[in-house]
Amino acid sequence: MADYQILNPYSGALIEEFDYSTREDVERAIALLVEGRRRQEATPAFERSNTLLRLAQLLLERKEQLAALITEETGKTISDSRVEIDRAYNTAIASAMEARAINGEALDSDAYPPQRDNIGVVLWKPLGTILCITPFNFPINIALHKIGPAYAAGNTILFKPGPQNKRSAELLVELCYIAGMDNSVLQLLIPDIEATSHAVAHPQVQAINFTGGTAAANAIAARAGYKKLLFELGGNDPLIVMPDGDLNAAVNAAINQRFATAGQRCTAAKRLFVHCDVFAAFSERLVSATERLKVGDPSEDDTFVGPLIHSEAADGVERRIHAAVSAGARVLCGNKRQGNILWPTVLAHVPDNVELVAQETFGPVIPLRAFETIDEVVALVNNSPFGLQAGVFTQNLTLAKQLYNRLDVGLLAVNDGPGFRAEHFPFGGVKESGVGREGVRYAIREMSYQKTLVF
Ligand SMILES: NC(=O)c1ccc[n+]([C@@H]2O[C@H](COP(=O)([O-])OP(=O)(O)OC[C@H]3O[C@@H](n4cnc5c(N)ncnc54)[C@H](O)[C@@H]3O)[C@@H](O)[C@H]2O)c1
Ligand SMILES: O=CCS(=O)(=O)O
Repeated sequence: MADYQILNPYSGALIEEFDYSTREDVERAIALLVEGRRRQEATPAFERSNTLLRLAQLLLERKEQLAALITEETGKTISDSRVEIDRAYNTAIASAMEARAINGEALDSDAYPPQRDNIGVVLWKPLGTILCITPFNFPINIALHKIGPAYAAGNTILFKPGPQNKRSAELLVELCYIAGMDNSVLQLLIPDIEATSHAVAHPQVQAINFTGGTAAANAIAARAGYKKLLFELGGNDPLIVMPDGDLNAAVNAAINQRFATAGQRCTAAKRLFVHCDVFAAFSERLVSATERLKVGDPSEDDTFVGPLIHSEAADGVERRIHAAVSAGARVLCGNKRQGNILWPTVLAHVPDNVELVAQETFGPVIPLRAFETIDEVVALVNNSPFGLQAGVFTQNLTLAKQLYNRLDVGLLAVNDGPGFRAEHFPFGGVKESGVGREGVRYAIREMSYQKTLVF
């Protein structure tokens, strides 16, 4: 039997089965990528930029094929998959633009005694070879957020996607080669965890650029030793609704940022905090909108909620919903399952200590929590090991600024949800949500080092 079977999360059909890359494959790939550094050194920034522009165009040309692969392997609805390719196009374009703008700075030595007459020129240089490890849920755009900036900076890349995403990863890498990346600059492998760990610890790998869960991040950090780590991890992101907030806009944000991708998004609106003055009105509108969503076959254009990635994921979310109900939560809608599909579910009066809200829940479920004061909601939001992004609906900018200063997150979106993301904005969190920043310009710096010339 093969090492891994790719099953369609909706139909359960076998898509492909394959054997993992071996430790020897890892050694061969890294040796090739070490050679590829000389090729990168000889490739000027404008050529790297033009390659990324060609890749962006290829992403658009192959959009339907890429989107269909994402839907087939992840169960993401075809409309969400198309949006992912549009986002990946922006990421590739931003990488191309930033490749031409990796500017350093010049320093004069006369800022401090003793009197000297030196000029310092500080430039950004590539770290070398980057191991890029990606999660299942955005197999193209998250990969682009690693490959694009790493390549723009002049690095070579060992790309390790999730095994479920083998086919979309193969097509992406094929497009990178067609665009102009050499196979000594970009290598795709899907080893098992042990062989991946061998790559993590490899002395010829200078940085690990990882997106995924905390458990894997801890294992990687334990093996990596003395090298750069860029971690984009989990989130338990809040959406806060104030009495002066636009309730319809807040409902739309909750729907789009919690039920799209079946809630399997790091920046999903996983906890909703609604001021008590508008709790009833908001809850009523949210339930009404939720019950109108089409649930089912992710390959149909009008489906809004498809399946979770596999049955174990659906089991876990279903178990947390049932545990919350047993602990006193009230089901306002949903709480229904068919195969790997969980109907979008809204719960009220969820106790603060149940796993559904105390931990990151990757599924289409909204726990509603009423609050009265700003101090109360700040304490509730910050009472989490995660701190990725937050959203607040209010017209009061003084309040928004207060929340920006008091919430332990990497970004606060005003009159939008925590799922806000622009590919060129800095992206990342605090606490267990990660280390470092993505977002193209910031990722380039994370995968580079500053080298100074003095004369
Ligand atoms: N912050 C972000 O940008 C972001 C984006 C998407 C997903 N995520 C997080 O990722 C998680 C869901 O994705 P997932 O289930 O694919 O995550 P995961 O951690 O199970 O796997 C992520 C990747 O790491 C690999 N991996 C797993 N264990 C490893 C180990 N010990 N050593 C090396 N590699 C290992 C997997 O094969 C996969 O390629 C959630 O926690 C979600 O919040 C974060
Ligand atoms: O899972 C989160 C990735 S993104 O959609 O916020 O970029």
